[in-house]
Amino acid sequence: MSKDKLTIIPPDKPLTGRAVPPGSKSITNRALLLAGLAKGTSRLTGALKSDDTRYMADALRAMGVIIEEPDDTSFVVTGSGKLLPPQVPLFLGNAGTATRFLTAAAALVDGTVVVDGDQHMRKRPIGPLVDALRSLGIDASTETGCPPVTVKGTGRFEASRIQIDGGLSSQYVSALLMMAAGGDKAVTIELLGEDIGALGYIDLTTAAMRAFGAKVEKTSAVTWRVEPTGYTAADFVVEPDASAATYLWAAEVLTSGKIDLGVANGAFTQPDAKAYDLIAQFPHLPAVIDGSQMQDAVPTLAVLAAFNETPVRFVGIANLRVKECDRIRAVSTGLNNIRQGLAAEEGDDLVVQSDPSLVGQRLPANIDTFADHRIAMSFALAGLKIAGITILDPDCVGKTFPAYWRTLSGLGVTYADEG
Ligand SMILES: O=C(O)C1=C[C@@H](OP(=O)(O)O)[C@@H](O)[C@H](O)C1
Ligand SMILES: C=C(OP(=O)(O)O)C(=O)O
Repeated sequence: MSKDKLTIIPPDKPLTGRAVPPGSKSITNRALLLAGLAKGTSRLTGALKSDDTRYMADALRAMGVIIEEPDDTSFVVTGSGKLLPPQVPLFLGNAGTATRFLTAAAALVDGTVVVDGDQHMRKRPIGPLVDALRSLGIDASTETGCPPVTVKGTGRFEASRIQIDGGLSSQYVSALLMMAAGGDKAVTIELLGEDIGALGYIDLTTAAMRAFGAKVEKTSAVTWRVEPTGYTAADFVVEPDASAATYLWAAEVLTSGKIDLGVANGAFTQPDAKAYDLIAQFPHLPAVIDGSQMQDAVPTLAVLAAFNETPVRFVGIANLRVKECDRIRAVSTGLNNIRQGLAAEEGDDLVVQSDPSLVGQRLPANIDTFADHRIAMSFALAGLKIAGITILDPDCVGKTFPAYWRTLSGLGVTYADEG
């Protein structure tokens, strides 16, 4: 689309039609890595093609994996069973999954791997994961606690227990689990510290590992045991992205429309699918929503909450501050930009003051997306009901949902000021 900004014209009728979300980012990036670690050819279908998955695929290519893309939703991945040291640093943009997963996988490479990202990624913490690698005797370092990370591996590691604090990101745990199957002996991975948010992402990881031949078992509430099986090439179907689905579910309830996502809400295995039951309660959302198990859906729910009949407090969302941007700050800034007093940060809680009378008003506001796809996509929802909502840097949706604006137009949304 390549526009600086996009103003949404509120549709004068309910949004209707078919809009299938793209493949899951989380599952695509797990499957790409596991296929890349396997020996042989794997076929991934229903996959996401977006910035985040392109970074992962290109990084694997730089480490000797052959990846073909026969169509818009498939990857054919041929691995040798070993990742090779890349000639240059791996640049992973702001893709948290690619960055964290490849940092751990780099420990299986015989040679040096530098994992780097853009200016946003360089502010996202990775220290606990680097410390966990170091505790295994792997030469891993970061100067700032954030990327770039340098890993000088020997191609193998021997450990029977890895401890990791997943408080800041569950991706550290997923990264170590996926790496662990490439070790020399069975490994137990143990969670330290407070409960991690979105445990459902760990289930996605272990499911993907099993699909590629790994033997992994949850042995207690905080431990997993991974056998040293390595991975086997597989044909793998990626399910649609549940976080992407939240925008469509919210657009449906906000406009009293009927959107066919082509997938039943109960069919998703991703954590954000839990948001469906909340969205379905609109305009009677609960007074308190614990976002810890559906973190990426929080911006969607928060913008929806602005049109709810009663205020909503979001709790359990502290680590939204270390996502693509500080999402607690970005959402409250955007809502207050639409109408002062619409949102407040209370510690790490976000309180949204509902105001159903916003519907039908003209309240011109430039929404700063902070280069964060979820801020762009969730504030587009406000533009369905309020005239004058302009999304800055709308192309940032390319991180996970490049067809987002086209998908909304297919449902009847139009835009102005596409300058
Ligand atoms: O494992 C994953 O695929 C993800 C885990 C979550 O991140 P954190 O574990 O960093 O909270 C989520 O926000 C992210 O979009 C995807
Ligand atoms: C937090 C997100 O992404 P990641 O951590 O994978 O960059 C997201 O997609 O909302």
